[in-house]
Amino acid sequence: MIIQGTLVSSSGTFHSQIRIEGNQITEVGSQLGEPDFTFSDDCLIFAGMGDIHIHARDDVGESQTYKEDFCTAGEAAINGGVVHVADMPNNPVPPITDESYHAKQEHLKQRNPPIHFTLYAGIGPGTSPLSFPVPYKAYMGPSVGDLFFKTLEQLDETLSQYRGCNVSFHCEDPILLDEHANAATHEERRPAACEISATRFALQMIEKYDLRGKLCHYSVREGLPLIRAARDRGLKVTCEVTPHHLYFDQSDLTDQNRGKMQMNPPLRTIEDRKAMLAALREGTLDYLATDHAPHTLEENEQGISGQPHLDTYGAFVTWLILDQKFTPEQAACFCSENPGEFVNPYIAPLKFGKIEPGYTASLTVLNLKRPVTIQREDLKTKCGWSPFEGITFPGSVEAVFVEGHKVR
Ligand SMILES: NC(=O)N[C@@H](CC(=O)O)C(=O)O
Repeated sequence: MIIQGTLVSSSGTFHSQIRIEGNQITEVGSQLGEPDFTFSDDCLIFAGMGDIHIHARDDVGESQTYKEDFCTAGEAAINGGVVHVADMPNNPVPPITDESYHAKQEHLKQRNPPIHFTLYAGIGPGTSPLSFPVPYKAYMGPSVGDLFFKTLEQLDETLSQYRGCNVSFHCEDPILLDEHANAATHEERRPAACEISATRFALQMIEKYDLRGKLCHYSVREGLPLIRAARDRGLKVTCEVTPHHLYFDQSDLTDQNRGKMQMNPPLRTIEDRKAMLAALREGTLDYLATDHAPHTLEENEQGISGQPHLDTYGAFVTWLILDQKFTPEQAACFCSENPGEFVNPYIAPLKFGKIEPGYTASLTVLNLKRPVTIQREDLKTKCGWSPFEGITFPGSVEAVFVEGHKVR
């Protein structure tokens, strides 16, 4: 198969052709032959985009599959131009041992979703590392599910077992969360101070145990200098940012939308939101990762936290490029290359992130001239709603190739 159009990588944008054989890219060049698919100058072809923070709600117990499952999450991902995802471990049956991780993996295989899922293993009080390499997730304090730490001392003690591992942190300090538990609003119950304190602690842990660290869904501006300073000291730490923390802030909250707009960490101030956009632009934040956290609308109204975001990933990226003036090259970095680099050590023979020979033939094609208004009936997520309903993004997903096949 030969695909022709405008290719984007972190180092530049150029008109070219891609040859695909089986599920691999085998050649990139200007005159490979008669193209099977040609994309106009309105479109940009990216290496398949990856969302490395999602909650597919599927495990061997299947007690939450009324919200989502591996297949519906995979369909929502394709709808949003996402070709691979990494799934979080806060399941009712959490993957925290070799056995429970293998069981979740086997369950995933049985489901046979339309894209690749990388599974995180959970770290909880007293757990120890699996006998094979996986990315880990540690919830510093309570969020959704039972996998979390009650004190930071307990986390420190547990992490001493995980020296050198790849650990992603949900940064909210459990003691400070406790202290604010009786405040009036969700934002006040989980203030910026919780995330800043947890950031300091996560960075200490990354240094102490020589971890490859990642800070999840980053949202507070005061934490950014801490992250930059840690990197300057040589710590291996990367950072995610979500669409909701880049697009919404506390000024968007109304009495009517509070349920839909509740997530952990919560929406912050407009200054925080602008600082996240700036930090993503300059590279302090490394991944656009959605924290796709589907619950039914009724559950959100009752006060559970989390928003669904997979269906709208690609359209949101066109907002960053056209409205917020990010360069396509920057988007290639935080949507394709960096997510690929994060999962590649665990997923051989697949290899995501670049349009180069030897990489998996998964591509995301965005049309920058065809706006889309997000409508409930176009969503594939099982929970059936989006915080972006009614919002028009300036571009949309034109086509998606997954492992050598055009799937959209
Ligand atoms: N972010 C959220 O608000 N919710 C997540 C849990 C989490 O990642 O904290 C969920 O699983 O629903």
